[in-house]
Amino acid sequence: VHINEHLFKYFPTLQNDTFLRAARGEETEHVPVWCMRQAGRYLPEFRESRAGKDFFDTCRSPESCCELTLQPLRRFPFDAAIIFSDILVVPQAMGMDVLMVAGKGPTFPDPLKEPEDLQRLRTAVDVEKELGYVFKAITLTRHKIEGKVPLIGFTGAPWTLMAYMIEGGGSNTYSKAKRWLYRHPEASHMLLRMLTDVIVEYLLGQVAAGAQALQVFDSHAGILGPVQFKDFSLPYLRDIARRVKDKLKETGQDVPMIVFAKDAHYALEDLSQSHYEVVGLDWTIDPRSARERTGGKVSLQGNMDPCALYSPKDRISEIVQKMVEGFGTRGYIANLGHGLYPDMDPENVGAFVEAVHQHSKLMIKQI
Ligand SMILES: Cc1c2[nH]c(c1CCC(=O)O)Cc1[nH]c(c(CCC(=O)O)c1C)Cc1[nH]c(c(CCC(=O)O)c1C)Cc1[nH]c(c(C)c1CCC(=O)O)C2
Repeated sequence: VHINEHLFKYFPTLQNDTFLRAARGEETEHVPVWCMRQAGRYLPEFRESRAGKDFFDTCRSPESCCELTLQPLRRFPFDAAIIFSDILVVPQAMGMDVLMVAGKGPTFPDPLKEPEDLQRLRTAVDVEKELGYVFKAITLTRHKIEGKVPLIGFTGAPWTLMAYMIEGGGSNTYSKAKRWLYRHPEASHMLLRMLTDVIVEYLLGQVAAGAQALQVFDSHAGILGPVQFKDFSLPYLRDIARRVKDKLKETGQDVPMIVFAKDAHYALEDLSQSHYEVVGLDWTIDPRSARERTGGKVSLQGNMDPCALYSPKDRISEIVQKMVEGFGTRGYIANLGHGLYPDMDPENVGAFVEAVHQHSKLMIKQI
């Protein structure tokens, strides 16, 4: 993957590597914290920047992505930034139309209906050509962040993207997509393989552009049971981590990878042995049992119920304290169990970040 050479070189020196050390299970002075959807509509400045513009046009503007990524960092002492983009840029790169409809969410006007529809997808995707705008956004943001914190790149997982491509948008049951798994297992595996190939190139391109960590979102893992997850999601998640790491090793690069399979508590043991350094957790898992079940093999990330941010600030602090005690301060990255919602109070997000830093500093001093 080629990128604009003079933009890539001479990135500012990283000043706060707490997040990267925690991802590798190393000692830190405090527990690092960031929030999924930290660049989002709960911030008035985000709503203002996004106003009147198409969502995917915004995604295609490196300057807009950079600005939206930096906004939460100006307000809160987050220990990491995540590039503003979307998981659905990958189906777009494969030739599908995706629109963001206000009040409805992502919409595919022409979803995949039957296995024949796979012929509509691009077979050899030129990732640089189709997704180069994301790489540009990452390189620009890595410069503009001035080394304050590491920049996380991300992708949707193959199953989650397949679910959107067949369902045509969000759904309660994902029964159209699951129908494929039961009725067209061969075609399902073919689609999942196609997605995996694009995702591997996409993640490698993000690292080449300047991403310092990578998160794979399997947001719809929970709709699969343990049997289907083992068959249709886990092998591809593993394949992605192995292929990305093998390639990065060739150039001596070490980029921590996070897997977030939402509601897939049944797969926790498997996920902790899938070549990812970090397993992200939703709020339905108890921190102590997550530690026991992953047996110190990985770092953990999560998992406060986002709705706990509706609590008064002193209550947020108590909830955070219990959570940090449950996970312990080593090999732990604090986060929410899913993204922030648009109606959340930025002040309470600040209280969350502060509580993580404050409680964890005290706990680490006592060790
Ligand atoms: C499932 C999924 C999507 N996109 C994403 C996921 C995986 C995470 C998860 O499980 O939530 C990933 C995503 N989407 C966005 C980010 C940016 C980085 C960050 O976390 O701050 C990330 C990491 C921006 C966004 N992506 C979207 C927004 C909100 C819409 C806007 O800005 O206009 C943002 C900030 C839109 C989006 N994009 C998607 C949905 C379901 C929606 C919400 C639609 C709605 O609520 O109307 C698909």
